[in-house]
Amino acid sequence: APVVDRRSGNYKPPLWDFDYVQSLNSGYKEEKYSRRASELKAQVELLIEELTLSRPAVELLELIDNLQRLGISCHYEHRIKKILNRVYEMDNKTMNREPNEKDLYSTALKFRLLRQHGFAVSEEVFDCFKNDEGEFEAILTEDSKGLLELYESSFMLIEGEDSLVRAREFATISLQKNIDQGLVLDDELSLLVRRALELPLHWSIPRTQARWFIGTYEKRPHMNPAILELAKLDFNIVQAIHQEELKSVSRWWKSTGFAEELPFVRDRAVGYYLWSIGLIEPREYGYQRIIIAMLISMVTTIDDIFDIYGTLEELHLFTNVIQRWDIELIDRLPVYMQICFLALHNFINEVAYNFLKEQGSNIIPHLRKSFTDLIATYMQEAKWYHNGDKPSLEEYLNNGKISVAGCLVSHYMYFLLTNPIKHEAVQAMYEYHNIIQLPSMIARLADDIGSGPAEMKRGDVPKAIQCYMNETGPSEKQAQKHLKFLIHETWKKINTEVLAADSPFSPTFIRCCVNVGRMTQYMYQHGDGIGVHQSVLKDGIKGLLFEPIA
Ligand SMILES: CC1(C)[C@@H]2CC[C@@]1(C)[C@@H](OP(=O)([O-])OP(=O)([O-])[O-])C2
Ligand SMILES: [Mg+2]
Ligand SMILES: [Mg+2]
Ligand SMILES: [Mg+2]
Ligand SMILES: [Mg+2]
Repeated sequence: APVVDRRSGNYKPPLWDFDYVQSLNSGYKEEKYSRRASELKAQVELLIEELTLSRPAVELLELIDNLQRLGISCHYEHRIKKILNRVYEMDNKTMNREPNEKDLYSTALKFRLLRQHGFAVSEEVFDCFKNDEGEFEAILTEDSKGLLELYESSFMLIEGEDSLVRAREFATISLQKNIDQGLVLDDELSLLVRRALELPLHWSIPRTQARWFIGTYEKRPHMNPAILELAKLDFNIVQAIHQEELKSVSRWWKSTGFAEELPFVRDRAVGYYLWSIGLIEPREYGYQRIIIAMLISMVTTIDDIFDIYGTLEELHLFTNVIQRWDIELIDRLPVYMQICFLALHNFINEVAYNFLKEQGSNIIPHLRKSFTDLIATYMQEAKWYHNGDKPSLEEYLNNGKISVAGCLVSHYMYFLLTNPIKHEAVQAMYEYHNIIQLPSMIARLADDIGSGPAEMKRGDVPKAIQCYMNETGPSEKQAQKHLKFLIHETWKKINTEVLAADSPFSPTFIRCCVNVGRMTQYMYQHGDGIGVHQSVLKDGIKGLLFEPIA
């Protein structure tokens, strides 16, 4: 047979192997910890009750913000809604009166929390902080605490809110300057500002923030001991739940034998499961997280077949068999593709089987369609690569927002999280409804910024950076800046979509879709966290999955 040049991803072995994962055994699985957590939950409930009756609104808002940052607000959703409702009603009554204290911090904190919870608050609440020319008053540049809240709030913007675009620019520049000139004297505030400038709250996955914030909260002079103990305990109890799910995924990944049969793919069971933690947050959805981690394992393996190993000839064969979905055709594939196709077939049948038992209908056609659509975009990229074509940025991104697999993951999350499913929602999904495709566009943009350099080195289709440079000139810096601009623009559309009233999807599912963008930005904020540079996420993963908080 002719010698075929196969590329390599130069992927190192996994940082945590099968035996290490199977050895995980958190003490926090024990009943006594859940009992203690229940006691603390009740104590904190009383504390919130007392504060609600006696303290000013800004302290209540701070408490809500702290509970959210500590990762324990899920226990108090009902109470939080009631408090925000009251704050919203009060605001409406006093709205026409000049706000007695023009306090940027409390105004922005209120705006952010109300909008985050779906209340209709206007960007005009910030007008009282502007001068006659409509610019934010210069004096504000000294108020880093207020600026940080203004900065975080500005990421909640929807289309048309130019005042919030200005607010983000003004706050970003002022905060960066204050940090550079050492003007932010409070240690905690300085840390909060640095993290926010890297990744704002609205773009972050709460769980990845909680571990860090618990450590920060502990150092606060007036922190509440019951809240702190609950936050630590709850984090560790959820970590123990996640470890059991990870062990299932790791056993399944080993059973596929992909790492042996397809040695060129990313052997990253921990990384694949990590996605699920960011995508599906409610702790009770363990089965769903395991399936999504298996799904991402399949997607990544097929992605490496298309990007690295398969010849164009073989990729055409594979695409044809996937489109026909006929198991009889398997013999025309090279063995490594037979392994992958049969594993995919088994996986889809397992998901469809569980769905059939639960909802009594057959979704195999949908589960297949997600993959035939995905693989058509993989095939397009392979053709561009092998023919040396240079697609325009727009052409590349229209294909790439699907090929990054965010839409496919959302498709599967819908079937896993929705009971009963609705025909109109399924139809909207496969027409690539905004809530399905916009977070996937974020994923593509973040993925190309993060994994693009290594992909270009080993050989891959021209990524967004290269497509932009082919069109507008040689500066990689300029290209990165443009992609970051596109990320901001796409988030504005996502925020608008989330607030749209007539969605065929549930709020829980919508949040999981938006997390597709958040999780990719987390994975790639320091380069390719799942591929060649595992170490950039190493400490983050250890803190999330392996090391309980002391
Ligand atoms: C889950 C994912 C974000 C998606 C599939 C595997 C990924 C880790 C990433 O892998 P990558 O090779 O960077 O995808 P692409 O650039 O070839 O589309 C794209
Ligand atoms: Mg790839
Ligand atoms: Mg690819
Ligand atoms: Mg990539
Ligand atoms: Mg990548």
